[in-house]
Amino acid sequence: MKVLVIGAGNMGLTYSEGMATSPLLSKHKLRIYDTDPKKIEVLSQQPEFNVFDNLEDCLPKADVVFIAVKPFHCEELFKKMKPLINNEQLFVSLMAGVTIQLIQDQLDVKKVIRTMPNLPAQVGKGVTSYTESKEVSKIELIMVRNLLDTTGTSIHVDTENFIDASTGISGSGPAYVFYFMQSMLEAALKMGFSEFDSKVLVSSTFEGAIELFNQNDISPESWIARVASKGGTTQAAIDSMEDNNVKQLIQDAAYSAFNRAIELGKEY
Ligand SMILES: NC(=O)C1=CN([C@@H]2O[C@H](COP(=O)(O)OP(=O)(O)OC[C@H]3O[C@@H](n4cnc5c(N)ncnc54)[C@H](O)[C@@H]3O)[C@@H](O)[C@H]2O)C=CC1
Ligand SMILES: O=C(O)[C@@H]1CCC=N1
Repeated sequence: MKVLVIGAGNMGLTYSEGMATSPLLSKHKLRIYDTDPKKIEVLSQQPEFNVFDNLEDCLPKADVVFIAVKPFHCEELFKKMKPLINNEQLFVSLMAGVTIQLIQDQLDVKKVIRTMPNLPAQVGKGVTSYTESKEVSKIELIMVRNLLDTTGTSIHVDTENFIDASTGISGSGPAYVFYFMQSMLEAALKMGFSEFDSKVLVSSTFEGAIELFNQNDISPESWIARVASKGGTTQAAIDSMEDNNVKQLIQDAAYSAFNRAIELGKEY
């Protein structure tokens, strides 16, 4: 199977690195196309990829085409792609907001899978939600799922609304976690710890808590109860967060990303 990835940035390159390990690509090297000459030069040194600086040489014969440019680049890209594609090809979008209908209309194609990946794919811990146009067959869907799973795990959703919703939870979500980490790091530094010690304290705390959560079927709320003693230190911190409505603010933030994904879909 010939797979082409358009856009070798954070997401495109991460998915390329994962997918290059897939047995589905044992016969043909993964193809990458980007417009940035510096990226082309660097990637051309990597033996696992076939790197292209023009669409004419890589797009017409690709079976599956991953689109991983920023949403605001898609219109310009679609114009260049249109004369070089056919209706047998399968298009997989990683772009936030951009709808299946828009891709079908602008490229004049039928088979489109829309996904929402996330950055932990870089360490094989990504989660990708995906949904498809009705013209995509079950076999094609399984094949793409196998490709997505080279970067972690994936979940199938029935509607694009869930793709926009997962943008608010998992797509943008790593940034919320980093925001929390940054806040804790800054607090540790203020308390007088060195940068090194602050990093150890914060990263070990996150890692340990996630491990506990993953290894047991216990809700975060119950875990909080196990850390917090009545009248103790944790309760003081949780009370402070509750008084400041932090839970609601985090939910509002997730909804802001969800709504922004819907808005993005209307901008193109
Ligand atoms: N960064 C993230 O955590 C996530 C990003 N996404 C989506 O992934 C997509 C890509 O985002 P990033 O990888 O972060 O962006 P990025 O800016 O790191 O990468 C985009 C790449 O596309 C290339 N490019 C731009 N115009 C092009 C064109 N016309 N033809 C070919 N290549 C072109 C750029 O040179 C660059 O290498 C976006 O649509 C974003 O919504 C989705 C989930 C998470
Ligand atoms: O911020 C963005 O628009 C992209 C989509 C999800 C994560 N990054």
